[in-house]
Formats: sequence, C-alpha cells, structure tokens
Amino acid sequence: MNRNIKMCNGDCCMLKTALQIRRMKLLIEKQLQKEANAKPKNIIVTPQSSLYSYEDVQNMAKYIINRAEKKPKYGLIFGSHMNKLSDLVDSPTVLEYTDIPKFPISPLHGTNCKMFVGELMGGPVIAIQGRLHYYDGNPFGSCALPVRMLKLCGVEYLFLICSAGAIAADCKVGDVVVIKDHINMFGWGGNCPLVGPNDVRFGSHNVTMTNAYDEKLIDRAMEIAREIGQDDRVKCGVYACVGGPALETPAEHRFLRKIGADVIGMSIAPEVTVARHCGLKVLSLTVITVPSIDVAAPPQNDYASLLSEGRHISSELVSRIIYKIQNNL
Ligand SMILES: O=P(O)(O)O[C@H]1O[C@H](CO)[C@@H](O)[C@H]1O
Ligand SMILES: Nc1nc2[nH]cnc2c(=O)[nH]1
Repeated sequence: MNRNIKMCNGDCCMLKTALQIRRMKLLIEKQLQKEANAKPKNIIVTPQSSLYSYEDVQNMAKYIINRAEKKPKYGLIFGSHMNKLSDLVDSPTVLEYTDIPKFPISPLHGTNCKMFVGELMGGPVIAIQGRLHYYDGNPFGSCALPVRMLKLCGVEYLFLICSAGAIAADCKVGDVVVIKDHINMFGWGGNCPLVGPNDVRFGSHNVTMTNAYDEKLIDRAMEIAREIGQDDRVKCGVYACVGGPALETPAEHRFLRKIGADVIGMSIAPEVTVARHCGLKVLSLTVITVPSIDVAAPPQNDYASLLSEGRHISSELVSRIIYKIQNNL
C-alpha cells in the first residue's frame, strides 16, 4: 500500500476551483448575515444605580469638602420655586455644578445650578439650588445623585424643600405641608434610581420605606409651627409624585384624593428613596403653589405674598430645627 496517497473527503473535491471556493465563501457569509439579522440585537443600557460609581460620588464629595474646608452635617435641596432660600446660608462658599467632577448639569436651569456651603444657626450646612427633574430629561440616577453626594460629604439630616399642587381641599396656596409619606407613581412602574446592581457601600438592597420621612423631625416641625403661631398654615400630609411636566387631569386629581394624597408634585420621591437607602434622616416641606381644582383660587394679587409667606414659614421651620438639634434642645 502506498502510504503517500492522501484520501480527501467529498467537500474537498467539490471545491476544486478558486471560483467555486469564492462562491462557497459568499454563500456562507450570506447565510451568517441572515441569521444575525434574525436575532434581536443586545441593547446595553446602563442601569440607574450604575450611572455614578461610589468612587465618582466620593470624588464629588471630596472636591466639595476641600473647596469649602467644611464638612456639612445638614443638607438642603431647594425646588424650582424655592431657590431664594439659599440666602439663609451664612458666609457661604459658592460652588457651581460645573465645578464638580462628573456632576450632571441641566442646561435648562441656567444660572440656578449652585451649591452653598456655610452655616445656618451655627450648624454646618450645604444647600443645593437647581434641583434636577426627571421631566427635564434627567435620568433618575442623576435626579437622586445629589443625595448620595451629600451623604458622602458627611450629611446626616436632609431637608427637601419643594413646591406642590393641592389635592386635599384644606391645603391652600401659601400653606406649608410637612410630608409624612408619599405615593410614588414613578416607583410603581419600576422607575427608581436604585434599579440595577446594588453597591452596599451606599446601602443594603432591601430598602424599607416606613419612616422614610423621619417622625422625630416631623414632630419637631409641627411643634415649631405651634411655637411661631403658624399651626393653621402648616399641615402634615401625603405627597403624590408624578412624572410631569404636564399637570394632572381632573380624573387623576380625583383618583389621587381618593387614594390618600394631600399634595402633588414631580420631584422628591426618588430623592427620598435614595436617602432612605443610605440612611439619611429626611424632612420634606412643600409650599402649595397651585390650588386644588375644586377650591377657589386666591385673588391674583395675593399669590405673591402668600407664596412668600409660605417660603418664610419653611425657612423658619428649617432654621429652628437645625438650631434645636445643634443645641440639643
Ligand atoms: O418639586 P420642585 O422641585 O419644587 O418643583 C415643583 O415645581 C414644578 C412645577 O412647577 C414641579 O417640578 C414640582 O415638583
Ligand atoms: N397641580 C400641580 N401643581 C404643582 N405645583 C408644583 N407641582 C405641581 C404638580 O405636580 N401639580
């Protein structure tokens, strides 16, 4: 037997000429392309919880502490109509959002995107004006990022000051509602800044939302309202959080009232969820800017003064609470 003779299989004999080889290659490529087109493509979306890593947030906090040469204990976030309250901060170091590494910037907020690090009633505070809203196109992870950043700055108490529409008939324009709980319409749909892998350095994966609004702080706020003679203007209520930017329809308004909402707004719930996750004590105050649909609106001329009174009452509550905590009262 001649050992130099090699046997070939049928495939080899079929591919005799270069032209045939080329044709076969094209056929295989076409077939592969067809299969690839038939499969859905994997779309990789960064989950909300991974938009900013722990190290990113740590760098932001370090930057703030280094620039201000202060470690704040109290964090304040002001909503769209509450920015003026940042005047409360004594001798502040003013930081622009653009100064802070990787901090999200909302072009819609113009010059309002600032942080003030200083003192309030002797307590070290940081106040953030120019809240990031979902309806401006910011992802939830960005809307709630300031809360994590405050936590890593050393903040223990978070004050969220916002404005809202009235759902309950007894909430009037210019009243201040101390939020005791919320109904998070976003969250029901799984729209939450915590969606995605959990970094335990921020908090544990299972977040309980009972006592998310700190009961002791709520009691303090109500007590101070009585002390300053504003208990008829300060109420305690439930906040319904919706996406906006369109306001609620009359049917939604009726529905929200039926399920126990007193006020409606488009912000704080994602912030409070993240605050609860990282163990911050939260107090949220909302000033009513829009009357309930079944309640007569105040005369146009009174609006500005009612809102300014509401802001004033909110600032009294926050300042006096900080004073009491600082002085162990
Ligand atoms: O919650 P803040 O930031 O105060 O803003 C409130 O005002 C906006 C409507 O004018 C909504 O975003 C509502 O939530
Ligand atoms: N009606 C109404 N008024 C608001 N004022 C601020 N936010 C809101 C809201 O969501 N609804």
